[in-house]
Amino acid sequence: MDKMTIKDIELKGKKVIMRVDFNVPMKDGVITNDKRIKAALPTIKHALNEGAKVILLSHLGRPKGEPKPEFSLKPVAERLAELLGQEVKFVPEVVGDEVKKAVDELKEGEVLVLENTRYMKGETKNDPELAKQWAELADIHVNDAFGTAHRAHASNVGIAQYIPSVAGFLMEKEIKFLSKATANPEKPYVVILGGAKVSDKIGVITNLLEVADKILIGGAMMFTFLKALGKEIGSSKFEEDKVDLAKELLEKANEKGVELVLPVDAVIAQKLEAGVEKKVVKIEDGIEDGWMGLDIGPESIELFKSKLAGAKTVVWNGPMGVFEIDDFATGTKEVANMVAEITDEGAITIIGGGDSAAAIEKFGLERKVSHVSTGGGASLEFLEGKELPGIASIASKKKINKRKYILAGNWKMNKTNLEAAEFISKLTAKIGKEKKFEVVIAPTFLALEKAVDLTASTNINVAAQNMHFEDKGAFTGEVSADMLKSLGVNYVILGHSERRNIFGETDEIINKKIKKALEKDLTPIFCIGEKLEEREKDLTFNVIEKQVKEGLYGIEKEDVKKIVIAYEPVWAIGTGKVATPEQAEEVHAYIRKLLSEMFDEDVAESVTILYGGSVKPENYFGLFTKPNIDGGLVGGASLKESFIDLADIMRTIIV
Ligand SMILES: Nc1ncnc2c1ncn2[C@@H]1O[C@H](COP(=O)(O)OP(=O)(O)O)[C@@H](O)[C@H]1O
Ligand SMILES: O=C(OP(=O)(O)O)[C@H](O)COP(=O)(O)O
Repeated sequence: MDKMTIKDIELKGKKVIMRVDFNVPMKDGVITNDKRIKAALPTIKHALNEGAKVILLSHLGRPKGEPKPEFSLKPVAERLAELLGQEVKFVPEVVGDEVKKAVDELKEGEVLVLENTRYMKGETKNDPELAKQWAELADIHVNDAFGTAHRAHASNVGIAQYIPSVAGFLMEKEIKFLSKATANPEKPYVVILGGAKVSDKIGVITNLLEVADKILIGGAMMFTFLKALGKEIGSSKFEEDKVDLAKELLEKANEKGVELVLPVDAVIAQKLEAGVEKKVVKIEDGIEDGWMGLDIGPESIELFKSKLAGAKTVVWNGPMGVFEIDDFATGTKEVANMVAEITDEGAITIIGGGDSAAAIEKFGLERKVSHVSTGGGASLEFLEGKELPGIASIASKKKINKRKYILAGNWKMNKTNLEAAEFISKLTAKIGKEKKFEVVIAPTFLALEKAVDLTASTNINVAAQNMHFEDKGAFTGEVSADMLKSLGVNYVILGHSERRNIFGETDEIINKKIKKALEKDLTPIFCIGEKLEEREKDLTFNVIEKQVKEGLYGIEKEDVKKIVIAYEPVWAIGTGKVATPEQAEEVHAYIRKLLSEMFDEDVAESVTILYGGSVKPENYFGLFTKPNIDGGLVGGASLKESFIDLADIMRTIIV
């Protein structure tokens, strides 16, 4: 899995806000099935054992943005305490002072449940203000709410704008198993669909026709298809407005060579009740009026079993009949047994959907299938091939790709030579052997020679903070590319906002410097970024476009690939204000798009783009996990031990 998980992060003493899906069925204030609470236990226990302070967020039902006692999470918190065997604190508030106080009082290894997130209107609207209030309670967000992953809400998605979000174990497991059915499933791949909600599931069929070898259809769903084939279905449940679609799907399956298998007989009755008269009829003989199909018949069971034999991947969503009534449960039970049998033979079998999970549980087969998903809607949307917002918002790991990842420290006018030497010794000891990314330090001109010397047998590179574009001559106070090169320096920072704004460097000057650096085989770290007033006037992209176009004017494609770009919003430099990961990613993606338009896709993909501006260990995780952010150009935090912490963060993120 390319997502960061709770295993990748240090939890000791950290405040962890964890989104779980405790949306459990309740009757008269009593939980009727605690499967979802149990499913979240491994993640909660892990965080507690590691010494985290755990704050749990969940919704329950649909209270529509206001407190309603029947949707309180209090009974859930009590059940959780029983299951964990430890005290679980509960605050009957979702945000606010009482919540803050409870969080402040929380000790390592303690757990606190907040009230139903859907008591707040902003939750389902993914309100950034609400997300921020939750984010401010914690250091890290753990998303273990797979059942909610198809919703873009404040507590699972919005919050990831402010603090890093990583997957919990349940989320990881769900993604792992469901991916087996979507990305290169082992064949033969058989899908079993049933249940009542044709309209909810029809999207999956369209998508599954692309990957599955066989689709077996039972449950009430079969009657919409049988109707489409012109069969007499009596009073069986079907969806009139989906008959045409069913016809289309039958044709499509035919074209694609996918076997769409329908039952050949059914168990019928006149009433949906236990103990009523029932009989088995062949589908080809039709079902008479007044009778309805409530289960698949014995021949269909055999047919389905034969189709399942030898399957390597099976996805099942929706029972074969009204399994809640024993008279009509045989089809579901027999198919469930067969699924268990082929699991034993090595097939990957995945059950999704609330009722299907309940059926599997009723027959005691939960542990005999590979995976019973905790998500109904979420697992279906996943199988449809959609990107779920609650998964997209979890930080991704980074793979080594064609561009370099870089951690660069711009020391500016700081550190005497002695201080520089001392600090470099620390750096070489701690991060001198870095392989996954490049480390670059940019001391003052005076310390360059020493820095090159001290880093000689390490993987740390040395950069100058500036240079002139001429080779030599009457340029008082300047240094040339050749001078830097002769010291063994191999990077040079050009066009930093302080040079642009304090020393009046123009795009034209910077362009000349970049060209000179390239000519002399020095890697330019080309800085760009908008000022606050430009951002406020919505001119960010215009400013960036001008800086990139003028800075790279007249440079050949192959040379552009060697340049490192650093996006440093001027309003975030030295101000303590940092762009949110989303703001930074948006600009980085824009720069890459610009490069592909100016040059080509290969150039866009090859150029390393760093983010700079109040980068610190606290905010770096969120920034560096963004796909277009290839590292940092760090100011203040590069002068201290925090630079080593930044390297540690990069090491955990790059796989
Ligand atoms: N032939 C049928 N006629 C009416 N209802 C059916 C029939 N077969 C199955 N059902 C009902 O379908 C319901 C489950 O449907 P659905 O919600 O689509 O499944 P899931 O929750 O697994 O996604 C069950 O309550 C079951 O009783
Ligand atoms: O129970 C859930 O969905 P599911 O019944 O489709 O698995 C989730 O908790 C999401 O709840 P929602 O459908 O009210 O957004």
